Amino acid sequence: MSTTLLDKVKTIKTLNNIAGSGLNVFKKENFIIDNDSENPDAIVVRSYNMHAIDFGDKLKAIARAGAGVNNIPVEKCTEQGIVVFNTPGANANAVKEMVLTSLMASSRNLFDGVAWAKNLKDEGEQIPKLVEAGKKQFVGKEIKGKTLGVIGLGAIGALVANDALDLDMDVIGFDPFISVDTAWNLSRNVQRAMTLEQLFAESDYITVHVPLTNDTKGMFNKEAFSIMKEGVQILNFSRGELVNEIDMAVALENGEVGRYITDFPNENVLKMKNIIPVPHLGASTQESEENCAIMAARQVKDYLETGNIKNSVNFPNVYLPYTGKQRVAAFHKNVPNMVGQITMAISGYSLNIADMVNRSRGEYAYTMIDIDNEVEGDIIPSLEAKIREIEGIVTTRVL
Ligand SMILES: NC(=O)c1ccc[n+]([C@@H]2O[C@H](COP(=O)([O-])OP(=O)(O)OC[C@H]3O[C@@H](n4cnc5c(N)ncnc54)[C@H](O)[C@@H]3O)[C@@H](O)[C@H]2O)c1
Ligand SMILES: O=C(O)[C@H](O)COP(=O)(O)O
Repeated sequence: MSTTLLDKVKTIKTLNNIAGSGLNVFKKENFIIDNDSENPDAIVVRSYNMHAIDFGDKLKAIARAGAGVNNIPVEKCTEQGIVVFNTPGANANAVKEMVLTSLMASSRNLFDGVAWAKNLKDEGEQIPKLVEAGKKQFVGKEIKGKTLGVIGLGAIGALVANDALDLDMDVIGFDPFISVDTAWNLSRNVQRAMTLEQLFAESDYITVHVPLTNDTKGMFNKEAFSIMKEGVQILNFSRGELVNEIDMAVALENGEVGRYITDFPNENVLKMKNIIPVPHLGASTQESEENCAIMAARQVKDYLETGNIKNSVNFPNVYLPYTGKQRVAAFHKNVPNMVGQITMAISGYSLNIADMVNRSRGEYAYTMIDIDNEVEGDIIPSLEAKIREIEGIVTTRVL
């Protein structure tokens, strides 16, 4: 077998604490984990903010061990031919459990009550009496029969909606882009809100499970609060920037919003009244961290070794069974005759094509071509260079 990129050891860098079971996916003979590397082949990351960092020229993939990719400059990655992966659903159960825990604990004033009880520690024998006298300040509300509005019915939102029904809540959901898979898994007892305004107006509790995008940024603002029921409780385990902080502070102050439970505390949030700040714990369970790390690592390993792409947020998902023969993988502009030009370059080396796949996503496309005959090692750099000369090619590899 000729010398190929497969023979070269790939460097993986992690930018957050990634579960060991995930890193074990990278077998020692083919990969090294080097967190000091300035030029890794791939990066595995959680919430680390990557917007300001420089990428080395070898970087081929970034895997977000988790859902939200707003910490990654996805557009820049696409322009540079770097695949960005995430791990859909891998931490959804952890977040669902945290949302329902917080919903019930908040509704029963549990956080305040527990903090108050802890403060009685120096009161000696008086404690039981003080407890009985003081408990009236923490009288809560049961969630049974109340309406929960769920915005975003993806991996997390659908789980929350279904389980809230089992807790005897009425559930109303809003998601104009709901996937077919999620729709199949969603209980038919979840009512469909036709507009966001309808959900705002009908809910006693609102939980949001959408990605942070230009469209969703600031969706909780003074117009939204003015439609909601007085004293509504809002849970935000998605991203802090979905909420306009100035408007939220006012709404909490004047009682329009009764409580704001958020996984994203910051300086402004912590100064607000009736706030329940959670230190970004939504996905922080051993199970979820392992699920995410293993899924992220497998996707990166598969891409580096075979060119196949699963769960990318910027490249098309592409699969061609890997036979171990030489494979050309090219990421290019989605314009006419790219495949024709790539195959022409390959045939210029008297190589025969065995199989191929081409998938597009918006302005870009990804092509993989398997070659029937063995390619001499010294031809590979020249073939890669020839393909790179084609106008519209962003990156190419011969695997
Ligand atoms: N707190 C945490 O630790 C934690 C953990 C995981 C995810 N998250 C956050 O939660 C978000 C959702 O995660 P997920 O795994 O459910 O993602 P997902 O992609 O499975 O679901 C997101 C859903 O939002 C819907 N959506 C998009 N824009 C919308 C809009 N404008 N209005 C209504 N619905 C809209 C989509 O159609 C999709 O169904 C992530 O993007 C991330 O920001 C936080
Ligand atoms: O988007 C996500 O998956 C969550 O916000 C989890 O973030 P974490 O991996 O930093 O806990």
